[in-house]
Amino acid sequence: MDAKDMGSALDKILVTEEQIRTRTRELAAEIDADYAGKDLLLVGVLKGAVMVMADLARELHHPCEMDWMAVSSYGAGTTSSGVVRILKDLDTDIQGRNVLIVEDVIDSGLTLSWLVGNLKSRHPASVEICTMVRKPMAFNVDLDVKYVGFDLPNEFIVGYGLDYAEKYRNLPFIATLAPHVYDD
Ligand SMILES: O=P(O)(O)OC[C@H]1O[C@H](OP(=O)(O)OP(=O)(O)O)[C@H](O)[C@@H]1O
Ligand code: HPA
Repeated sequence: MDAKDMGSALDKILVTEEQIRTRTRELAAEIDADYAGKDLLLVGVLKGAVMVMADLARELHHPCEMDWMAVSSYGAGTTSSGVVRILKDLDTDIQGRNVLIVEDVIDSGLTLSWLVGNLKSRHPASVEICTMVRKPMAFNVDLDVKYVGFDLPNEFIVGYGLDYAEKYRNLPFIATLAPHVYDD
């Protein structure tokens, strides 16, 4: 899907497909170096992280395993409820493992704060975070994010896994939506 197919739904493209590809390679190189000689389990947070996980994992040279969690803190709208529920738990026992959480966006930081606490209670060797996008509110919570693709302003974004009411996830870039979309 490209910008033309979206008609007037999009406002601005904030991160292009090429920028995502380049940054993903850079992050993968950092992760390869940091985990050299170590076990690595990537934990993707469904659904948004599917694109990041697929592209990041293919850029890694380091052998890794992948598992998935689904948690929910957003309803159909654009604000976090702050109440996190596990919709699908890990299949893997993470005790003693080096866990790298893979996310599409950290916005309020509430989801990841909760998730890091939850995973740490399972006694992994380490828990780190890789997110393609971080927004400014994430600095208000005590969250150490080791790998960040892009720091973006506080605007609601779609594409590259990110949805509005389950749409726009398959855009290969990250964009804002035209204001009328929220009224439709
Ligand atoms: O930092 P926060 O404000 O907590 O927001 C971040 C969370 O919101 C998104 O998931 P969402 O609940 O929209 O589910 P989805 O991945 O299925 O779209 C995103 O994937 C993060 O998990
Ligand atoms: O900006 C966003 N877009 C889509 N999903 C989200 N979940 C948290 N922030 C966002």
